[in-house]
Amino acid sequence: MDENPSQDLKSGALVYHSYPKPGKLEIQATKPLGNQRDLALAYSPGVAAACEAIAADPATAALYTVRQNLVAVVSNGTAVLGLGDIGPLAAKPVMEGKAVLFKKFAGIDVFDIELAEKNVDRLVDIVAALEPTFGGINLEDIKAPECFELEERLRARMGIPVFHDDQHGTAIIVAAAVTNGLALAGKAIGDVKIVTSGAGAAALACLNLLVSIGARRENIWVTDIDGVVYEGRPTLMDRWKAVYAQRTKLRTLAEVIPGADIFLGLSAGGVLKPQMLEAMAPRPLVMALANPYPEIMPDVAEATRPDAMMCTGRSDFPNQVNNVLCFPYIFRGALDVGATTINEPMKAAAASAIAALAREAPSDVVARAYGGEARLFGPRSLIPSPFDPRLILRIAPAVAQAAMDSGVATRPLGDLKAYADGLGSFVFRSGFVMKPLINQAKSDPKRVIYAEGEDERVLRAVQVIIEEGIARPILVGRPSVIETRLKRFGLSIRPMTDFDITNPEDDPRYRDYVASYVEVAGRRGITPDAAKTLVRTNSTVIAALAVKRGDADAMICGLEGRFQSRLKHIRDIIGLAPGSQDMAALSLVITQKGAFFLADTHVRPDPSAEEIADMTIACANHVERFGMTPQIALVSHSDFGSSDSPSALKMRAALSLVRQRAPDLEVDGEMAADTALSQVVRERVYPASRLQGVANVLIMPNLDAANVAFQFTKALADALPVGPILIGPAQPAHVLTHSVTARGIVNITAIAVVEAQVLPGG
Ligand SMILES: NC(=O)C1=CN([C@@H]2O[C@H](COP(=O)(O)OP(=O)(O)OC[C@H]3O[C@@H](n4cnc5c(N)ncnc54)[C@H](OP(=O)(O)O)[C@@H]3O)[C@@H](O)[C@H]2O)C=CC1
Ligand SMILES: CC(=O)C(=O)O
Ligand SMILES: [Mg+2]
Repeated sequence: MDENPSQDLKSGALVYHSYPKPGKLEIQATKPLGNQRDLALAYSPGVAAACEAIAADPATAALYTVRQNLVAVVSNGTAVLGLGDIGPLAAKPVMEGKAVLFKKFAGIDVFDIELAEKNVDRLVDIVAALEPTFGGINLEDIKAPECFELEERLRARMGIPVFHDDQHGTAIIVAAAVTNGLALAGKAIGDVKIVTSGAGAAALACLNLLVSIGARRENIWVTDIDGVVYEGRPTLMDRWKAVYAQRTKLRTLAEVIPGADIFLGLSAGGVLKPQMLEAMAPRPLVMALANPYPEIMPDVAEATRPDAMMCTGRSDFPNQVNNVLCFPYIFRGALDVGATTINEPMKAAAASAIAALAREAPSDVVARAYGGEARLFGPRSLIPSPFDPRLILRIAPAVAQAAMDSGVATRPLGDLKAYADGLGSFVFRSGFVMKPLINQAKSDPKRVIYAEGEDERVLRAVQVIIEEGIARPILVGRPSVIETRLKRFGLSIRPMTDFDITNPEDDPRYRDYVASYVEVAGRRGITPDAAKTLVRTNSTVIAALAVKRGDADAMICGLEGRFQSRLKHIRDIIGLAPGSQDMAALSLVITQKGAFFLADTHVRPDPSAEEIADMTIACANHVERFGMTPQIALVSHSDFGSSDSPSALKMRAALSLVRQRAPDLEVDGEMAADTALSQVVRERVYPASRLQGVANVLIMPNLDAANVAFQFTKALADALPVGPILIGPAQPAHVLTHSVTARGIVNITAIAVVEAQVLPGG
C-alpha cells in the first residue's frame, strides 16, 4: 500500500478546504441582533452592565461571556504533524481542524492562534497574556525541547488549564492502548522492553506517563534522528531527553530493537524497517504514530509479523492511536468544573476511561461508521474509534470527578450523574427528550415483540434494551440466524437468558395462533388456509397475534415491507382502542431549537375535522408522557381566518370540537406554521390566541402536509426523528420506517412499554 495520500485525497482535501468558502470555521452569534434594543443590550450602553459585574467579581465572566467554553489552540508551527517546522501560517489548517474537532466532538468553541514567534520567553509572555480571553490553552505542534519549557512556565503562571496536546493527549491514548495491548499479549508493563523512534514532545511525554503506570526506565530505549540516546551523547541532547539516556555502546535503532515488546514511533515516516520488526519479541505492539506517514505501513508490518498488534495515527487503519480520542473530552471535563489546571489524576482518569471503553461491547453508531463491521475488543481494536459516541460520556465525567477529587475545580458539580446525562443528550440528541420515558419504562419493563427479530438494528437495539432494563424482548426469527448474527456483531446478549425467540418455522403455539387469527380476522377475508400460510410467513401477523393473545405486551415492526400493509395487519388483529375511529402517526423531530411533534405523518391521507379533533386529543396525551406540556397548533395555510378554503374550514371545525371535548388543552388554530412557531408573529396576527410561546405539537391538515413538513425538518434542520408513534391501536403496536436506527428502535420500545404500563391490567 502506498504510504502517501493519493492524488485523489490531496485534491479532495484542497477542495474541502476551499469550497464553499475558504477555511473550516466561522463565528456564529448566539444572541439576536434584530433591533435597536438588541443593539443596546449587546453593545453600548447595555454591555457595560456585564463589564461592571465582571469587574466586581471576575468569576461572573463564566456567566456573562463565552470564556468558560472557549479554548485557544496555539501553535508556532515548529512541529506540524510529522511535517516539521513549516511555520505558523502553514500550520493554520491543522489548528482550524482541531477547532472543528473540539466543536463537533465536545461542543467546545476554539480560536486558533498561530504565532510567528520561536523565542520561549516571548512565547510565554504572549500566551500568558491571553488568559482573560480563554477557559483553557491547548498548545499544539510546537517542537521539543522548547515545548517542555514553554508548557512548564505557562502552567506555573496561568490559572487555567494549559495542555500541550502532542505531549499529554498522545500520552493518554498511548497509555490506554499499551494497557489493553499488553493485557491481550499477557505481558506486564514492568517487564516489557520499550523502544522509541523520536525523542520529541510526544515521545517523551508518552514515556513519562508509561513510567508513571509501571514501565521501568532501564527497559526503555530512546532513539532519534541521531540514533540511540546514550549517556554522554554530545549532540542534540536536552535535560528532558537525558532522563532516558542508557549507558550503552549500541548506537542505532536496528541495534536496540531486538527483543523489544513495544515500538513507539513518534518521529517520521518509514523509519521502522521490516527486518527490525522481525527482531522484536513475540506479539509485539507496534505503534507507528507519525502523521500522516507512519514509521511503518500496517500492510508491511502485518506481512512481516502477523503476530504484531499494529497502531497508527491515521483514520484509514484499525487502531487509530490519535490524540483526537482525548483532547475534546479532557477539556470538556476540565472546563465544566472550572478546573485551574489539567493535572496527573485527571490524565490518569482519562487514560483508564479510554482503556475500559475499548473493552465494552461495540455501539451501533460505531458499527455504522465502519460500514457495519463489528469491532470487538482485540488486536485490531485495542482502543475505541474516534466516532464512538460514548467517549464523551466516559471521559468527561471521569476527568471532572478527578478534578474535583484533586481540588482543582473552581465550579464543582453537585450531581455528576445529571452532568453525565446532559452529555448524553449532547451525543444522542434524542436522549434528553426520551429520558422520562426511558426511566418510566425501566420502572416496570414489559414484553415487547419485534417482527424483524433477525435484523441487525433490532439485535443492536435489543442489546441496549436489555442492558438498560427497558423491556423483556421477544424476537420473531430463526434461532440459528439470530445466534450467528449476535456473534458476528459482537453482541453479548443470549437467547432464553436475556430474551425469547418466536421461531416462525417451528413454534408449538402454531395451531393456536392460526385459530386466533381466523377468529379475529375471519370476517375480513382471512380464510383458514390463508391464516395457516401467514402465521408461518408473515412476522407482523405473528407479532400482532402474540400481542392479541397476551403472549407479548407490545409489538414493533416495519423495518422492511410496506407501512400500509403492516398497518392493515395491526388493524385486523389488534383492532382499535375504544373510542378511536382510526389510527394516526405522531412523529417527533428533535432539532437544535427544541423538540416538535407532528401528526399525522404516516396514516390518513385526508382526515375529517372529527378525526383531527380525535387525533389532537390522543396526541396530547402522548406528549404528556414525555414530561412536556402540549402546546398545540392546528396548522394550515390560513392564519386565523385569513382564508375560507375547505381545508382552513376543516381545521377551524376541528378546533371547536377539541375545545368542546378537552377544554383545558392549550390549543389554537387554524394558523400558519410560522405563527405556530413564533410568539412574536402570533402576537402580530392574533394577539388573543390561547396558545402561548412556541407550539410543540403541530397538527397538520393532511398527510402530505404532515409528511412533507416532517421530512423537510429532518433533512434541513439535521433533526433527530423519533417514531412514528402509532396512535389508536387497542394495544401498543408501532410500525417503523426503513431508515430507523438501532437508537430509534430503543426509543420506540420505551414508548411502547410505557403505553403497555398504562393499559388496564398493564
Ligand atoms: N498519533 C498522534 O496522536 C500523534 C502523533 N504525533 C506524531 O509524532 C511525530 C513527532 O511529533 P512531536 O513529538 O510533536 O514533534 P517533535 O518535533 O517534538 O519531535 C520529533 C522527534 O522525532 C525525531 N525525528 C524526526 N525525524 C526522525 C527520523 N527520521 N528518525 C528518527 N527520529 C526522527 C526528532 O529528532 P530530533 O529532535 O533529533 O530531530 C524528534 O525527537 C510527528 O510525526 C507527529 O505527527 C504527534 C502527536 C500526536
Ligand atoms: C495528531 C497530532 O497532534 C499530530 O500528529 O501532531
Ligand atoms: Mg499535533
